[in-house]
Amino acid sequence: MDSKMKEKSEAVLDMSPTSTVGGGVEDIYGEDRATEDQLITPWTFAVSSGYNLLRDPRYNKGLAITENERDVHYLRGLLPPAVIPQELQEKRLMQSLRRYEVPLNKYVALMELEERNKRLFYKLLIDNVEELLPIVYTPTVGEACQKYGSIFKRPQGLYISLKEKGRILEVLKNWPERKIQVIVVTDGERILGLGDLGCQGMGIPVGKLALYTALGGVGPSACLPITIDVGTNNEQLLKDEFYIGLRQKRAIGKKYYDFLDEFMKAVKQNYGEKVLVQYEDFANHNAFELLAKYDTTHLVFNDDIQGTAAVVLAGLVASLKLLGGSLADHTFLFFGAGEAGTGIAELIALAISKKTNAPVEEARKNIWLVDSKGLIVNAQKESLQAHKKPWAHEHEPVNNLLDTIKAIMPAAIIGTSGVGKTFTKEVIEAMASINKRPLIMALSNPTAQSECTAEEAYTWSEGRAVFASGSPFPPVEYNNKLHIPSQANNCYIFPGFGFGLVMAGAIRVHNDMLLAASEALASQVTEEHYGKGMIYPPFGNIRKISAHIAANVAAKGYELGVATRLPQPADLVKYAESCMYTPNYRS
Ligand SMILES: NC(=O)C1=CN([C@@H]2O[C@H](COP(=O)(O)OP(=O)(O)OC[C@H]3O[C@@H](n4cnc5c(N)ncnc54)[C@H](OP(=O)(O)O)[C@@H]3O)[C@@H](O)[C@H]2O)C=CC1
Ligand SMILES: CC(=O)C(=O)O
Ligand SMILES: [Mg+2]
Repeated sequence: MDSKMKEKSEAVLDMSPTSTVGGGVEDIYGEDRATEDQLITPWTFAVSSGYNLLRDPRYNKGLAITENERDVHYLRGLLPPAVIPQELQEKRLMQSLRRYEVPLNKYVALMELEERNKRLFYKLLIDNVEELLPIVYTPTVGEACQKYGSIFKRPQGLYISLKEKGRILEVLKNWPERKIQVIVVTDGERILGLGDLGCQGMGIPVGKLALYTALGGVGPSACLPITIDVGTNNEQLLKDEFYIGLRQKRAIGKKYYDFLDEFMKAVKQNYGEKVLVQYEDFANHNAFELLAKYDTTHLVFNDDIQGTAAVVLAGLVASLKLLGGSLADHTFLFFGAGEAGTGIAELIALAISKKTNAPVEEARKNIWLVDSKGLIVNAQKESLQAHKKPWAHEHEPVNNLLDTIKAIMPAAIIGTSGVGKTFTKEVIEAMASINKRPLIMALSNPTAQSECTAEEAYTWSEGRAVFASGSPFPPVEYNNKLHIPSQANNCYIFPGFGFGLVMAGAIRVHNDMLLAASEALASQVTEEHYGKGMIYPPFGNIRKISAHIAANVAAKGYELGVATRLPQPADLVKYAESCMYTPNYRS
């Protein structure tokens, strides 16, 4: 790294605004009110040493602590005499993880490691991403959320419940890290396809932020997982004596929005204009409204609507190599018209419109959506939720998927319903009878919610399907050919996307940045991948992929004038790589 690059990289690593005497942040852009009436944080920092150092996951290195460090940090006798390097610690831990047969036990072991030794946790995750992603993320994280109350010994992340109404800023100040760059927040109402898990949804922000660090390179101390607890409508949880959240029905309407407003204001006040707030797994009756309400005043991103859109668009563009034609030549059918379905549909229409210069309304005409009542058509328009209205096309009502496929003749079916096993044998056979290479995307998570399995898609289409799913499936051998399913999951996008925003000091998210991220991802699929039927690159290269995504997003931010970190680095990919967090031990 040349000295200029190093200088910039160090600047980025210290990206957040400086603290003021009152504990707030400097008002760099003249927009926040951070310096007014700040409370003084009620804790102080102490330098860890001795016994306490071994119990501080940020500094603990276990037996990798060197002889000299044992002397200077008063650790003699507190560790067995052997000194072993991080690589050997990693080998030993991977061996012991592999001995667990139940994925949830692996999850618990990994989370315990994260609480013990953060650097080692991230080293394991980065070096073994394909093996460990299904543990810290979908599908296992879904089960972890369902059992959250009973598996956790120490709370992770920040819980902000209605009990703290009027005091959210104070609660934010209790978090031990000041320089926060990315917040992932949920209210737990739509956790994967598992529904309302209330306060136990915390597993999702924790998991997503672990990926921000491992896949995207944002430092762990700059990440803040938050669960907003406004109650739950999950009767089972309300009756469960071990439930960890507020035991009341969800707040709705003004009470809900006032609370969320207090949260959004407190975040900006405490962390400034450039902290990214990623909304995750909110129910759609709030998700669209929150995004629309705050996207002009805050740096906000809804992963389920926008991240999913960018990742699926990338897969569709890549799949054209196998299907032939352009996006505008094909008809797409969505099974599920919520956040993911309409979010993806809108970005496809935008991409087609930009490519063909046709109005976006025109581009929408080849995109059809099905909801729980059947195909969305013009006759229902008045009664539809706002996010569905643009997709009400002229057609007679059709109330089952098979008949819809026969009527619409799509090139691709994209499952975003949260309902498993809905792409039946008849559905896949119908797709295979219409298309030489039917594109089947079963995006619902976790695995039990997947609209079909990889094996079903390949077998029922006689090996012709191009298949991708939200949760991972193993390769399938059919007719002596090995088919490698792709994983179409927003985790390809959000870590690099968020890192690009942070790197450029962006203050707003723009749709063109989503298109830029999507293009960067699609460009990473090679002929070798296509040869195996893949439409996404393997996760093994995810840090390189994230650097490209971050660079494209940052470049778009500079072009749009929403990037504040000046001057713009000459080589954004190299710059991104140079800024990424690495988990190797430090002295
Ligand atoms: N792979 C990935 O990266 C991602 C995957 N997902 C997954 O997608 C799924 C949906 O998420 P999201 O869009 O946020 O959820 P939403 O609740 O916003 O949307 C679900 C949609 O599915 C429809 N639906 C429900 N049941 C049926 C049915 N039996 N037949 C047809 N349609 C049905 C609903 O209809 P109605 O509107 O009538 O209620 C609604 O339109 C989840 O499982 C989630 O895990 C989400 C984000 C990213
Ligand atoms: C992947 C994801 O964000 C979801 O299933 O909600
Ligand atoms: Mg989600």
